[in-house]
Amino acid sequence: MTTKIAFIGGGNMASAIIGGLLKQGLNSADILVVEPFAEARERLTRELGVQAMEAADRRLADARLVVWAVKPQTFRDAAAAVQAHTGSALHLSVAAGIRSDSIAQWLGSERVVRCMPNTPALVGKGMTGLFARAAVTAADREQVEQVIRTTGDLLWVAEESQLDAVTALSGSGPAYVFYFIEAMTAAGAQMGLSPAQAQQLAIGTFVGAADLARASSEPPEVLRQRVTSKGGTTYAALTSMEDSRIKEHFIVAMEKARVRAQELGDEFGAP
Ligand SMILES: NC(=O)c1ccc[n+]([C@@H]2O[C@H](COP(=O)([O-])OP(=O)(O)OC[C@H]3O[C@@H](n4cnc5c(N)ncnc54)[C@H](O)[C@@H]3O)[C@@H](O)[C@H]2O)c1
Ligand code: PRO
Repeated sequence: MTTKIAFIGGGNMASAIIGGLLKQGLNSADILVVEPFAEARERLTRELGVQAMEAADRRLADARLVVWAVKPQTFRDAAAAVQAHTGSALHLSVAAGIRSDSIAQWLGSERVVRCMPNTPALVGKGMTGLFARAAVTAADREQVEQVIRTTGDLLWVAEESQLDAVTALSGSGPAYVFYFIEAMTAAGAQMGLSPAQAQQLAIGTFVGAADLARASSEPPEVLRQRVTSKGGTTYAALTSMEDSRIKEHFIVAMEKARVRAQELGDEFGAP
């Protein structure tokens, strides 16, 4: 059986994308994963039914697309071990920070797309930013889009540096949302709800507000104002947040994430 898509690294992100592909009807026999850890290989085979190999070999030559789903810190070593086996494949990296110049140099190929997915891809609600090098054709982009669309929505950016902003916003973003859910749950529990009740209310509120923001033609600012009665409860909470400069602190925090993405490229990219 010809292998069509190879994954280098079989962790969280690879599993999310593989799950999406299988749901859309791709045959599990068309997916091959290189994953050095036995436990992870067993999980991939048990839960997703895909072939997982300990190290790269010539079976990878059949892959038309190679998805790089290793940590930024291990990309260079993984590339050195895999590069000789990937033939003329198109390469798609999900690694934070590692720039396409480094990837092209390590793989000896200009057909490189970088992307930044996020973990809601696990439930088909991912948001992925993508950047293509100049040598990537329209057909290559289409191939990548077909894969990423199985995990949710996508957005192309024209400048590679914008991917660091995407990483800070939607890549890391689910963690910010979970952090707010944790805070709202803790507050609700302190105010007399059970933790389970508070969590149900917090999650339901995020899902509903996000759906409303997406469906509405009004900007979030207007939707916020509609919740905020003058002298009411929301006004009391938002005034407290403004007094604590929560929004400014949030923007500073996201800038730290963007800078860290840039640093990952400097630290773990090609010299
Ligand atoms: N988790 C997220 O929210 C998220 C979101 C967007 C992008 N990313 C990016 O995705 C990449 C993978 O992240 P993850 O969360 O899936 O990490 P993970 O640790 O779950 O998966 C990485 C996998 O790579 C394997 N691996 C290690 N060395 C290898 C090698 N030499 N060859 C092949 N495989 C090797 C590990 O055993 C592990 O299973 C990272 O570069 C990260 O920046 C993660
Ligand atoms: N997780 C990765 C990190 O924290 C990249 C975005 C989400 O580095």
